[in-house]
Amino acid sequence: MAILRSLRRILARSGADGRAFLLGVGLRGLERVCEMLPYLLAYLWLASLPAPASFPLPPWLPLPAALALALLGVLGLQWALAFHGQRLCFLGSYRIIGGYRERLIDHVRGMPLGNLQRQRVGQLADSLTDDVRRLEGIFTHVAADCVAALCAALAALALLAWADWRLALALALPLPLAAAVLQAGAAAFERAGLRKHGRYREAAALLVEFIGGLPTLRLYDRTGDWLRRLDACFGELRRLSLGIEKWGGGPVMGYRLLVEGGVACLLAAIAWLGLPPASTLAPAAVLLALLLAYKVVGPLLEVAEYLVMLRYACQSEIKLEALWRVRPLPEPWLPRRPNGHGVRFERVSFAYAGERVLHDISFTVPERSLTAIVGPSGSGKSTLLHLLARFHDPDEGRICLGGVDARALGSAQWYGALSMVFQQVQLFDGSIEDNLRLGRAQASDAAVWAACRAADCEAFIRALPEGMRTRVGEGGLSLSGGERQRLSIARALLKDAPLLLLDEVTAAVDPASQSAIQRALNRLAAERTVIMVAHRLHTIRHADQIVVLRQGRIAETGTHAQLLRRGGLYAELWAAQSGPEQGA
Ligand SMILES: Nc1ncnc2c1ncn2[C@@H]1O[C@H](COP(=O)(O)OP(=O)(O)OP(=O)(O)O)[C@@H](O)[C@H]1O
Repeated sequence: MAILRSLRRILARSGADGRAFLLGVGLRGLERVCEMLPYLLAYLWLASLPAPASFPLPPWLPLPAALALALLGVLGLQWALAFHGQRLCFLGSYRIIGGYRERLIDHVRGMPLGNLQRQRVGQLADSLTDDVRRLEGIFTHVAADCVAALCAALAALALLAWADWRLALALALPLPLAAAVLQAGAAAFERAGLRKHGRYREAAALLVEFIGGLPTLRLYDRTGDWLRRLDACFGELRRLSLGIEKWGGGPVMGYRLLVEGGVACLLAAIAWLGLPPASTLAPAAVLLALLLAYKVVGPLLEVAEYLVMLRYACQSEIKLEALWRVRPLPEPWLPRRPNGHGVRFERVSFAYAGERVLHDISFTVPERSLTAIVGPSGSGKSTLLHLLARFHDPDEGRICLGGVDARALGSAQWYGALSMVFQQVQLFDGSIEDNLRLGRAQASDAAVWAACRAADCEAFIRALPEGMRTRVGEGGLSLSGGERQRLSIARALLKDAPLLLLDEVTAAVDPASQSAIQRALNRLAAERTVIMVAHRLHTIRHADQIVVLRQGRIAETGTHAQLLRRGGLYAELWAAQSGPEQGA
């Protein structure tokens, strides 16, 4: 059954010991079973009244005071079981969900960065918060309540069967059909629920993008279009929600009617078996049956409600399971050490979802040299850089640092050797200093300022009212594009890694910032192995090597002068950028 499968997976993923939780569930079940004890006592007492000799009652039971005491004892026992059961369920479930959440975040941390990039931030945040919270609900309440309710119903039925099996049979007659009806809607409910969740996540992500992009949308007067998109998305969500109610609510209604139909069967059986003159029913059994009918039907109706809740929660589990199934980057048992910091691509091929975008790429970047990757739009430049940053691993071939395959170095060593400055600068909502120290937390203040000077950002930081302590705002939004970019260069300088990846870092800033950034980059590039993607070819004229890509393949390699002499794709791109009069 899907629910049990989900529960088992959560337990296994959490790595926690589920025994406390299971014991808690057991105690909660016992507590509900104890609800039947007063009925048992009352039945024994009532049954003993007309013919005491025919019933082997304990001598103390007919005494009303002893009976009251026994009832008090039952209440006390119930209270103790409920208290400890609930406590263990809470403790156990927080352990399980705590472990699950911790491991999931760890897993997401180890996921290939390319996968993380593909997930919309809103969707991922929704999974890590709302979906996990729904799982928490299963363990803290729903699962234990569901099992306890089932125990209560079964105990009541067993007690009735002990008093008169024919009446128990009558009450239970429609139950198999009721269970089948409930189960029948489950698969359709699951499918409709997954569709709804998918749409919900899209709507959430769309909303996050809408809010984030509001300034641009307003500027271009496109908010109306987006509102219509959002409207359509939420309209679809409403439609799917109604579908869920149909698949969730319809079978549950049928189940309720059938379970309650058991009472009608019971009354019919009492009427039939109790017909004079050959009545075979004991009055105490009839009374017990009438009292217990509610104790069977009530909890079984509760069970249906809990099952619906469990199914909703399990859909969250299924979504999270998809996240779990993303394979993390493989880590070597014993990481090898690189022999220098030269880089080599050896017959590297890569595909996005089966669509190959890089074919058989091989080239060498000697240590402390600058290699530029150029080519027309869509030729695979960023993908190549992303493979270097291990956003993904190549499908074929290998990328080596200092003669060692990236996979054999392990991600800690690989990222330790790497600094990246991308066009999209990522700053966090902390102070400027916090953001710089991401590069090297232990750096001295003098080293931080030296990095800022080298990255041409000392002046603007000193001019800020709170200097280094100034908060940059979410995503660094309180700074200009050029300032953000220079901060990211200072961060890379502070890290002082031997291999540097640059992706079009001057593309999005004004000419004054461009020359400041270029100066900072030149300082950063000295003494390092640098691989950079460039659109504007005049920024890479002095590169030691230029690799030209066309449709995911290397079209040509060489220096600026060699490539111009060859008159191939690079010469065409250069001519297009320089204008006909400067082409050669
Ligand atoms: N995450 C992705 N999923 C699927 N396809 C992708 C993804 N990223 C890039 N592509 C495709 O891979 C090909 C190479 O893209 P890439 O961004 O590497 O080229 P590029 O040379 O950097 O382009 P540009 O100069 O326009 O930035 C393109 O066809 C692109 O559509």
